[in-house]
Amino acid sequence: MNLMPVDEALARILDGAAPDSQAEMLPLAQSFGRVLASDLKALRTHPPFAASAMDGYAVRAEDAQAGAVLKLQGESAAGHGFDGTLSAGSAVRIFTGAPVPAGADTVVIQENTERIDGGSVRITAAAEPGRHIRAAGIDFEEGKTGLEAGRLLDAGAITFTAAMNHATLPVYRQPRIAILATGDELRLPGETLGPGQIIASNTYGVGALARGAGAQVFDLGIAEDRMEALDGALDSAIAQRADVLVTIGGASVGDHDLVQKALTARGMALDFWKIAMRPGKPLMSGRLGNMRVLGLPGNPASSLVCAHLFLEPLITRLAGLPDPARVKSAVLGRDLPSNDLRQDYLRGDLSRDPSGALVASPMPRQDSSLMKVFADARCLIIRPPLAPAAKAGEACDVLVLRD
Ligand SMILES: Nc1nc2c(c(=O)[nH]1)N[C@H]1C(S)=C(S)[C@@H](COP(=O)(O)OP(=O)(O)OC[C@H]3O[C@@H](n4cnc5c(N)ncnc54)[C@H](O)[C@@H]3O)O[C@H]1N2
Ligand code: MOO
Repeated sequence: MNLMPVDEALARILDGAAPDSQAEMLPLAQSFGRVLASDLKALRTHPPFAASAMDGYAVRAEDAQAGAVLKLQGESAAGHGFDGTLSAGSAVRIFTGAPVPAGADTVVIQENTERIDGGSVRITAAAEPGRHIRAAGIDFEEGKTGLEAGRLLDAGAITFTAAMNHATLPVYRQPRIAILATGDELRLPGETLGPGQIIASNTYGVGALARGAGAQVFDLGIAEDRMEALDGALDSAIAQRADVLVTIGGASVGDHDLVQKALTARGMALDFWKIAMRPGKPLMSGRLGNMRVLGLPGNPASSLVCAHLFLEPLITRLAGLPDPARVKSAVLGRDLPSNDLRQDYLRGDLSRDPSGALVASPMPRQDSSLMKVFADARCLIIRPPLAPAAKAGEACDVLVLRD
């Protein structure tokens, strides 16, 4: 059978994926983790005045020679500037962030001064012009673009946005991801299990990954392996206006694997099904109206590997973020046999050798049902199709899960 290569499957899944052009306005305090939808111009200049960078004395540099005694003329504090003009032979007491008074062109830090009773100060070390003064506008200027569309609103960007005096800001709508677990054997965590039943664990990992990538997640619960149950769940996905419906399980060729059948009965245009990848062979992709559908295999490692490889980049694109560079170079910690036609993603441990190079050691057991192995893994070791046998120490590519 001719299976689709992983790269082609990814390109097809990402085809046309872009953020919704309709931005939403959000209060600044709620914007963390969101993505700016248009360029933001500064609504003010900062600093708005020449400001002192230190606590000390604002003086004229020509007066600030070591040993000079200057008369104290007043005080400039943050929020309460000195109104007058500094006179020759004088000093104004100044604090960090306060406006530098007119007439002053340098600040002597207080460690380089001695207070003299009667309202004077002695300079103990000379100060050159401009020292410890932040000129007006050195940070940013009113009317100039401060942040560009597509910027992730992290702590630095949010601080800057606030300083530019924006109380609300345009952000891209978060991608809406609906997750549906399928299978008669599945129960929710915390439930008492009957014979043959297991926990629907994959929803939680896939959901966490989707949230981490910037999505809003809707858990559609568990649908039994019946056409009516699956059909009802599709109604819920449509009602939630999901951008992407992620189904878990029922993707293979068994008699109870009905997900694709239920979707095509509702009009899904199948793009592809089955790829040259392990784990994750029965991955399915299609469109139901405007909704993208990503059918993940039920085995937990298959679900998670596919979510890392395909869902995460899809969400990143829909969220308006640049594609992350996720693959790193490492060396193998163990010998590996030659590979077959499927690109392999081996769960592996990560360490560093004495030279600091990353060492990726495949876990001894790679069955796609193993959740503890996945939780213990720190990376996925990528083995291209038909890779020849490899020795420990040879180079390999890894997708880092946790460092
Ligand atoms: N004759 C063939 N059989 C299988 C093939 C094949 O090519 N020919 N492919 C195998 C591969 S590879 C995979 S992967 C699985 C995928 O099967 P499904 O996507 O149909 O998944 P299920 O049969 O529904 O479940 C597989 C396994 O995973 C458990 N499961 C399902 N959903 C969840 C969930 N939400 N949380 C935790 N565990 C879940 C389920 O109980 C099964 O044990 O097919 C192979 N078979
Ligand atoms: O591809 Mo399956 O996902 O090998 O277990």
